[in-house]
Amino acid sequence: MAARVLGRAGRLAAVVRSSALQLRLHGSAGLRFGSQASFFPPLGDAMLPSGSFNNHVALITGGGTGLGRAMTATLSQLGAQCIIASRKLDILQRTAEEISSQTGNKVHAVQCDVRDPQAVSQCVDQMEALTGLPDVIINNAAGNFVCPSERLSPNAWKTITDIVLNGTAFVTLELGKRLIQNQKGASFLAITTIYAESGSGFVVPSASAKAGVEALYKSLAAEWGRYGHRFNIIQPGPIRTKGAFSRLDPTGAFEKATIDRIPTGRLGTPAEIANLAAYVSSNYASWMSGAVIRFDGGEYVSLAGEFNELRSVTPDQWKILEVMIRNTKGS
Ligand SMILES: CCCCC/C=C\C=C\C(=O)SCCNC(=O)CCNC(=O)[C@H](O)C(C)(C)COP(=O)(O)OP(=O)(O)OC[C@H]1O[C@@H](n2cnc3c(N)ncnc32)[C@H](O)[C@@H]1OP(=O)(O)O
Ligand SMILES: NC(=O)C1=CN([C@@H]2O[C@H](COP(=O)(O)OP(=O)(O)OC[C@H]3O[C@@H](n4cnc5c(N)ncnc54)[C@H](OP(=O)(O)O)[C@@H]3O)[C@@H](O)[C@H]2O)C=CC1
Repeated sequence: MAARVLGRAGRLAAVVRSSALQLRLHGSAGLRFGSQASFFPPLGDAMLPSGSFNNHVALITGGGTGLGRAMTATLSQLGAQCIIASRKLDILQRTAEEISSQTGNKVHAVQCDVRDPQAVSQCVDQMEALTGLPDVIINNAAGNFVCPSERLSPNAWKTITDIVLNGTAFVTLELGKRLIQNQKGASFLAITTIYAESGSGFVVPSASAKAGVEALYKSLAAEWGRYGHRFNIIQPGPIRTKGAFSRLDPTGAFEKATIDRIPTGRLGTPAEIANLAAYVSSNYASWMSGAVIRFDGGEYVSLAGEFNELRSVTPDQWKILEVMIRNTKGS
């Protein structure tokens, strides 16, 4: 009994410790917990041995904010020289300075709209001049908003699919070609979503484009292994970021319902996905290619199972149900 109480206190202390660490390095917003969350405390410190990315160069698109920022912080902490690229140079520069001053490793900010293949090519030119070609590429940039499909204009459709599918393809093809020419292998990682697999109403351009990204990465995993390239995919479940939640849960109503259906009782944290992305991009995962990793606290299976709502049936109600079912014997 005493051991159980001490175990629980230890887990809670770990939650508090790791939340404090995340606030320092990743600046994540306050976490909300459901009743089950104490079983699944998020850890905030880097999982891989220090120096795992020494002499590695990593490009992270959308690395100035949210999950991309967290991935950059972790890779930089582990020794990588990082390049972060997106449209807003001021935000990129601020993030680069903050992370670099904490880790002591250089983070470069490069402006790039991934929808424009010429801008992508110039970004890679800039990168080659700054650091040489990368060892790690994380295609994380995205655009999204909830909207009934009948309200979508052609340009709304084009905007999301251009950022997500074409942007990922332009970055991947530009770097892939140059790496092949230079006979240098690399790890490519794409960040998609759990609904890339199931589809989802109200985010149809995003669902379609993310499914396309998954097809692109699985295809290239098969085709470009011979050039030393690995291609993997992480499908995150909900992780609070300003970019995602302001566009997908503008009133905040969605969050509680989401937490209630996640078996681990909480949202994910940026530091957790950063650890997974670092592992997948590292040499520890050199045998991993073509993998699709769902990272969602169990939300996908919770949404999928026809009878999962029976979680709300009480033990007393089960006694009654069992009698009713047993009474069917012989009928
Ligand atoms: C809460 C649960 C969380 C679970 C999360 C699961 C998955 C998450 C996936 C994600 O991808 S989250 C990442 C979200 N982050 C971002 O979206 C950041 C970047 N986003 C943006 O910059 C903008 O939101 C935008 C619209 C994607 C692109 O900006 P910009 O290029 O400036 O486009 P415009 O503002 O010019 O708009 C283009 C086009 O789209 C129409 N439009 C814009 N917003 C809406 C809306 N809310 N509803 C309907 N239509 C919209 C806009 O009117 C333009 O079309 P026109 O025909 O009028 O030209
Ligand atoms: N947070 C979550 O719950 C989930 C997130 N995801 C995925 O995780 C990734 C990160 O999302 P998150 O951190 O939450 O959201 P953010 O909005 O913080 O990140 C999106 C990033 O994409 C960049 N971006 C957008 N458009 C372009 C463009 N045209 N060219 C270059 N960069 C662009 C933005 O920078 P800028 O504005 O400077 O261009 C921004 O840094 C995305 O792929 C998203 O789909 C998936 C499932 C769940």
